[in-house]
Amino acid sequence: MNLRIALAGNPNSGKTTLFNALTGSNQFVGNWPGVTVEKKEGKLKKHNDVVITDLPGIYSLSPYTLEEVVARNYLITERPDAILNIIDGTNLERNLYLTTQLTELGIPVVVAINMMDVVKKNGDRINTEELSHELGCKVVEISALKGTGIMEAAEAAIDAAKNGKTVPMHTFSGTVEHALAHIEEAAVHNMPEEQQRWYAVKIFERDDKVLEQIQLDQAVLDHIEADIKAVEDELDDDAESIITNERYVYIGQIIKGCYRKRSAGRLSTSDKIDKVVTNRFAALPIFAAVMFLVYYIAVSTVGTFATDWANDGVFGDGWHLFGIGTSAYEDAVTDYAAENVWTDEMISAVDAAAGMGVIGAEEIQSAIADEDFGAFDGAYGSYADALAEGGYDISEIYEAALGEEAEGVPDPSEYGVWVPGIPVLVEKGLEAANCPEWLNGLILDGIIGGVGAVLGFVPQMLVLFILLAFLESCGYMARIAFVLDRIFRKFGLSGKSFIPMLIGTGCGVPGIMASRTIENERDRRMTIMTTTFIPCGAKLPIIALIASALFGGAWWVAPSAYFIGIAAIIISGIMLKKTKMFAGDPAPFVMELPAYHWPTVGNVLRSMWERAWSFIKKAGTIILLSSIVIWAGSCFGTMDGAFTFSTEMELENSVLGMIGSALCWIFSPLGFGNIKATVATVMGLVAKEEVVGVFGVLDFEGMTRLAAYSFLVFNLLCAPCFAAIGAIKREMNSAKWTWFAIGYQCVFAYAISLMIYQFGSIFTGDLNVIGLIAAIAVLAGMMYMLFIKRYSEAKKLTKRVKVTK
Ligand SMILES: Nc1nc2c(ncn2[C@@H]2O[C@H](COP(=O)(O)OP(=O)(O)OP(=O)(O)O)[C@@H](O)[C@H]2O)c(=O)[nH]1
Ligand SMILES: [Mg+2]
Repeated sequence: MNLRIALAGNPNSGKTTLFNALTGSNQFVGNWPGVTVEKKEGKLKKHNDVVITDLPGIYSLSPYTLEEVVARNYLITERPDAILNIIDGTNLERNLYLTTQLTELGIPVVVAINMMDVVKKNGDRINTEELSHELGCKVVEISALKGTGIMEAAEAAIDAAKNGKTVPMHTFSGTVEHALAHIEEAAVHNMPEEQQRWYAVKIFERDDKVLEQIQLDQAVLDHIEADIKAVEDELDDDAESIITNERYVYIGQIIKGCYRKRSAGRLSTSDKIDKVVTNRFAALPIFAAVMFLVYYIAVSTVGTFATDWANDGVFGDGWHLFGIGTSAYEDAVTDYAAENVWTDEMISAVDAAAGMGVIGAEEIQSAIADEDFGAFDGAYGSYADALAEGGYDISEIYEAALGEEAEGVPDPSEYGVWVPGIPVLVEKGLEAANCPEWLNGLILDGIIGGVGAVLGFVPQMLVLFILLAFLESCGYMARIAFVLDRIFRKFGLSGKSFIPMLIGTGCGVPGIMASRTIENERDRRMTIMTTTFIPCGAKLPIIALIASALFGGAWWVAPSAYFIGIAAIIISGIMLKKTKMFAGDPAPFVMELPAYHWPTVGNVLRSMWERAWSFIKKAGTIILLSSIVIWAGSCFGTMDGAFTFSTEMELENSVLGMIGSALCWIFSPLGFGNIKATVATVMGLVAKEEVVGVFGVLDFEGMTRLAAYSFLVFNLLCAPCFAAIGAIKREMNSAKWTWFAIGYQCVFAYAISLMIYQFGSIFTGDLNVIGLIAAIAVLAGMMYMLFIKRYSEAKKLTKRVKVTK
């Protein structure tokens, strides 16, 4: 028979870290309370018959929030064979409160004092033997992070499950015990003996969930009520507080006997750091700078370098091994281009086109001026057609110098060891195998084009995920919840809404689930609706693609996406709070600030890999399938009046093109009413990476920068992917609310993009009067909601509670 061991303890005490170590799982760990919101099971290593359950953290067995209910229900209704109670050794007093309750459940308990590495470093001492004696259960010392003592702890729990019994050692004061005895006698005497005490205490506390569960007769209830009242009168307090107080008095006594603290009164390093990073004035600028750096490093520097290599090398023509020979080759190419490609004829055509304002001409012009062949080639690929349409055809010169017939073009393999890219290799293979043309197209354009375009962004994503994992596990992000609480609160939002956003930076699905830590139903709904405004990992490729293809990798594009996300949340928060649906005070924000600590390299890498791997898996499944569908959609269509298949199909005549052109009017006021952008946006509902996949398959077409930015913002803010919509549905638990959330997101995204494009057009000179009037109307509406409309019935809440260790 399987033994079931539950890991229970306060939030942020290290349960999930221990769970991962014991079972070899990869559950998310972060340095703030409320990371785990769902129970998770895993088999204990080397013990196939032992199942360990990781539970959300709880402070007591009286739950307030949804994830606490999950933990309590598991312990009470499923009754595991043993409880391994994880305690944060640096904060014994608060952690033992739950322990006193757990030992009353009648389930064997083993206490594992975690964070012993920190306790020892501080020079504090815990007498475990004495503690074990006082609590009536086995006590072991562990460090889940370092992995010390964890197997012993698990084995102690197995042992307890097999033949242990935990009898609570604590007795309340005489009058309370008297009442408890009465309750046991009157209400729960037919329950198993070891469970009676816990139920009696809960009935004494008038816990509505327990009273609902056991359904007592009115006569019995009245009798019990009289007993409770008598105690309350005698001790002059309400029943619940009496129990709580007596528990704390008891814990105080225990601690006196078995805990020696050395580091009293000193300001810890954590406090010193907090003085700076949570400083009233400096906190926000510091946060902005940190997030700016994170996105800048990931998208514009280290990450780009690797992504360029992946996109142009592995999924492109090829690359020089170890980069040896690259610069010599580039010099040779530049020399060659200066002589043969950038002829006077081409330069004057490009200059003339730029003078006429033809799209993309300026990009080509500046690439030539910089003598940057890579930039030139990219811009040529995107805009050559636009130039030709404007009457400045430069393709002849290009083809003559670089086409297949051209001679004397530098060969990269002469400058170093040249590793050909995957498409080149596959193409050769397909040619050798004499593949039919359609299969060629399917594999090269459909699969490698689509999936490769997405996978090429993995390096950037890895960099982003490493940086986020570091910030999350060292404890900085938990501070930001507080810092933002200061601002959020002014608008009736709680800092707690930040935690889901934080997780949503990886993926929106767990982000939406993290909203369970918010007690207040209205605030929770609002958080669910706005969490996906934060760019998730899958939106990163869209940001990176647009930043590099249209903005030449400009430094501000990627960070701006993150700040637009935050701004969207705040603006939505203010507007929604003013409606009847969401009015009301935000709940006071109580969260414990964990001490800073250095995360282990292993943990950071694991967290990064976990997120990246789910992305890669998605590329191999959903993205693969939809790339094939898109490729097929762009090859089937009408040609010469008949419906056929052809790899030469013009986009306008293809099935995809027809669908796109039927819908693209929707987006023309936003500046990107072309077929590709429309198809990309619609496919983004399947998975956000697909937006990039579509451009990979359909090849990037020239858009103005303004239109591209508007496109980017719309795709960042509009309805999330199907997976996230599913999560919204589960957490809202209502179809009506789900549709409302999706509708709101789309309308909001539309409004913002409309303003960006229409107001931007004033400066680029493509002003459209009707569009501008619409944008002004939207702006006026928003301004009214933001600044003029009053909060209905809600007052601003000024109370802010902060609990620190
Ligand atoms: N120094 C030290 N840190 C630890 C130890 N165990 C866990 N941590 C850190 O404590 C933080 C919280 O760990 P988690 O495992 O997420 O805690 P949890 O109990 O699952 O938290 P919730 O899911 O919020 O209830 C993380 O930053 C861990 O790296 C330990 O033994 N020593
Ligand atoms: Mg956890």
